[in-house]
Amino acid sequence: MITQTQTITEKFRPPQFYTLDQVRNHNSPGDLWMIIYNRVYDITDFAHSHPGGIEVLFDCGGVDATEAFDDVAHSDDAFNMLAPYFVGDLIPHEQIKYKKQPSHTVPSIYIENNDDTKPQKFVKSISNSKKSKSNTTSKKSKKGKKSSTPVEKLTIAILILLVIFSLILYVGVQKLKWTYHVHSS
Ligand code: HEM
Repeated sequence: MITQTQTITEKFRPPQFYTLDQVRNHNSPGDLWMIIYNRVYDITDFAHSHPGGIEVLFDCGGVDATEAFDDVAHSDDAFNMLAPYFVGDLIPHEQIKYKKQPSHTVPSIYIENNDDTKPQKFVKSISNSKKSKSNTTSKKSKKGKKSSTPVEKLTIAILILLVIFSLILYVGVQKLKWTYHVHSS
């Protein structure tokens, strides 16, 4: 898992490529890899907490699980969960040309874990996460400072005029009443 102490770096390390044969060797419960959209994931640590059960994952151990993954129409959350388990890409000449494009960003950058004995793991592209962060911020700020439409502005102006007019009318009537009262008494 990614810890707080790990730093995300924009420095790309040489990409790690695996062949289908290499991935195929990782097909046991204690060493479970799978390919999703030409990316290789070591999901050994995740398998036991998979909301869809562990069995379905064993069926895809060491193979391309893209179709199975897509068939379930996994949520965005499920795509996001893949990031920490990313270990590399399928070697280019063995990469599959999927008819369907991924519905979500797939992880593409390394996390520097300062420990060269462990495989470097990946998270979503830093540019993507920055972009999405700034997108969210700009969306939020846009939302916060949402300028009103001309119709809304007109409605507000009419309401204000109505309030002012009612006040003038009220004061006028009160004045008339007072004058009438003074004159009659
Ligand atoms: C390692 C990659 C995978 C991750 C991170 C993952 C994650 C998840 C998550 C988060 C859910 C809960 C529902 C959702 O948010 O979409 C889920 C449900 C499920 N997943 Fe996966 N999944 C993975 C791979 C697979 C694969 C390869 C299969 C193969 C069939 C599969 C089958 C299912 C099923 C059957 C459900 C239950 C759906 C339901 O009850 O509606 N998952 N998975």
